[in-house]
Amino acid sequence: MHAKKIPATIVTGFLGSGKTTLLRHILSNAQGLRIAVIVNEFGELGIDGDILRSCALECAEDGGTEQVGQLYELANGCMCCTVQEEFFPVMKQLAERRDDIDVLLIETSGLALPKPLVQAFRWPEIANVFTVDGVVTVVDAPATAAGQFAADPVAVDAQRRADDNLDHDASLHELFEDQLSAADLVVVSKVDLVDEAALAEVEALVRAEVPPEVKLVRAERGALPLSVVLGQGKAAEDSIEGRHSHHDHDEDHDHDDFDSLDLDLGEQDPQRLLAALAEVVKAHDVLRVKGFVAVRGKPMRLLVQGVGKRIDHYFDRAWAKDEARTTRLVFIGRDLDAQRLQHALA
Ligand SMILES: Nc1nc2c(ncn2[C@@H]2O[C@H](COP(=O)(O)OP(=O)(O)OP(=O)(O)O)[C@@H](O)[C@H]2O)c(=O)[nH]1
Repeated sequence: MHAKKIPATIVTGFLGSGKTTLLRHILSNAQGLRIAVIVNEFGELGIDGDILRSCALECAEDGGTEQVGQLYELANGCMCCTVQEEFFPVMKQLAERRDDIDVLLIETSGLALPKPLVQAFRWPEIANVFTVDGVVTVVDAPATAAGQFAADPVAVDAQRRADDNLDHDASLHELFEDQLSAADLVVVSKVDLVDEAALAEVEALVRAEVPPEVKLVRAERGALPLSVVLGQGKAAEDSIEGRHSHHDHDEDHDHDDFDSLDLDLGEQDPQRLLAALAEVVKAHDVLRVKGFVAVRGKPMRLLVQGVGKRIDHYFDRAWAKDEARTTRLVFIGRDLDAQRLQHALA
């Protein structure tokens, strides 16, 4: 007989807002908790899974978790639309391993609506084993301050819009509202990239979307105490129904506006590739780019992370012996033309 249900924390938030970074922080500070992880990506390449797996290997040695065997990736789609086909079978597998799991962490894709996922926890097979401890919504402070999710684009400061080369439309605003409508905790991320005035503006925007009992916390690189993120004890599946959401009457969540493109670019000169990428994200409606670069003559692989116009890169680890040394990048955006992108980066 199992007395206690396993608490599940659902981490949601727009593309590139900092969900994986938050998960990494939790896994690195797991204090012996056995954490199972489900990651879902809109794109075809399982990059987050790879990052978290590397993290788990590093972390296991110094107080982190050893959940390498308990990482489930649902790539190529959006979990909220494939609850039955994708999410449910994984949950059944996890239920069978319930004695090995203390906590379940779920990272949704950046385009997901969290509500259908929370509702799935009412299905008896899941409800017997798991409960939703809380929904954590990560809000990208610089993108929000720059007006990416503004209801009224005209109201967004014109200079900021030009600086950030941001796109504004109703669908991004709706997604922002929907992801916040499910929140039990809001993490305002990347606070190192904005000043206090912008941060206060972002918090006011968030406050307008969430009830007063929902806590807002600020984070840099996901560095939050475990006790803030986990153990909320909300049983969120019981309360989600009453919450306002734009999709309440329209659970058909349409991703047709967004494309995901996976490019294989062989070995690369990193300076040239990064320069070309900077041009590409300016000239195309790219919301997110990420992937690994095989640098000619280097044993380490270069990790590239782009959010809007901002592109970060660093060497994360050596290529493994059995890995194909090639550059693979996934682009998420709108009206993406594979040929044009490939040509621009060739
Ligand atoms: N400067 C700064 N960068 C951050 C912070 N948090 C995350 N980032 C960077 O933002 C980029 C996106 O972060 P991720 O954690 O991968 O975002 P995500 O929400 O998991 O992205 P998707 O899964 O693609 O939706 C990465 O380059 C991170 O290193 C932060 O607090 N400060």
